[in-house]
Amino acid sequence: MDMQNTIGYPARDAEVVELVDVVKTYPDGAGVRALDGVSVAFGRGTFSAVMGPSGSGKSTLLHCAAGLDRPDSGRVMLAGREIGTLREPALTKERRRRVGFVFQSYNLLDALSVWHNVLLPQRLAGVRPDQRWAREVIARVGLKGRENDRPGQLSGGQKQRVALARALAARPEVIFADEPTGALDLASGREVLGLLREVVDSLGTAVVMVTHDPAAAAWADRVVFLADGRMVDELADPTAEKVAERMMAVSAR
Ligand SMILES: Nc1ncnc2c1ncn2[C@@H]1O[C@H](COP(=O)(O)OP(=O)(O)OP(=O)(O)O)[C@@H](O)[C@H]1O
Repeated sequence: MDMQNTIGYPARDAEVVELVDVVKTYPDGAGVRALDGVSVAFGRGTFSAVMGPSGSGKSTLLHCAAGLDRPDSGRVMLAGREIGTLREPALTKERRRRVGFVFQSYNLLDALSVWHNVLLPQRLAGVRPDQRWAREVIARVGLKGRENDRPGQLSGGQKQRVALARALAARPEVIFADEPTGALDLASGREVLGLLREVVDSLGTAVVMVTHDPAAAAWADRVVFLADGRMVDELADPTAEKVAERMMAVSAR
């Protein structure tokens, strides 16, 4: 694949995350392979959903892809660089530079304002935050004017939008989202999914999202299905109906 366009930036369809034959077991996991030889790539500017029955390895895949966890074997490439074998602190540096996270439980600090939550990862990394960009991402997620609020004053959907602004503040190449709508009502969930879609389309950030919800997966460009630590199926241009059908087939295996 042509990895560069004519002006030297990585092409939009270049892979930003690539796993090759990744195996992961947990020390206390009774020898179960949480990932059993997974090869999958996620392109720049694409929105992917990861689905599969409970225990199929979705979170483990996300953790290995994001450099939060190390595979036993196989390779994990982030923006073309092997991170599976990278040692600290180089790994943390790569992750902070290139990766954003959104979790089901928001992971905001209640003692800090929206503004300080958004800037916190960069402050912890010792990077001077780009405050203009932080203001812009807060506006993009629809929270302009709420900068001084504490998370406790916000709804679940608003909290998740703060988490998204925080993920975007460092201009990551990829955002990993682990059930970002799992704790939200339907309308707030849709808003967050719409924002993730917009981030992909307007900023070219890749989004890799674990979800159990076929309607959420339908916002993605592609769905990959895991079962027993293996990638068993994938679906391009998903609809909620097609995703639900495939999930039934995967669960019946
Ligand atoms: N820290 C751990 N220690 C031991 N085993 C683990 C650990 N984390 C996950 N596992 C095991 O690895 C396998 C994959 O788990 P993982 O959490 O990745 O699946 P999942 O698809 O994300 O599940 P869920 O949908 O329930 O969140 C399961 O068998 C699980 O029990």
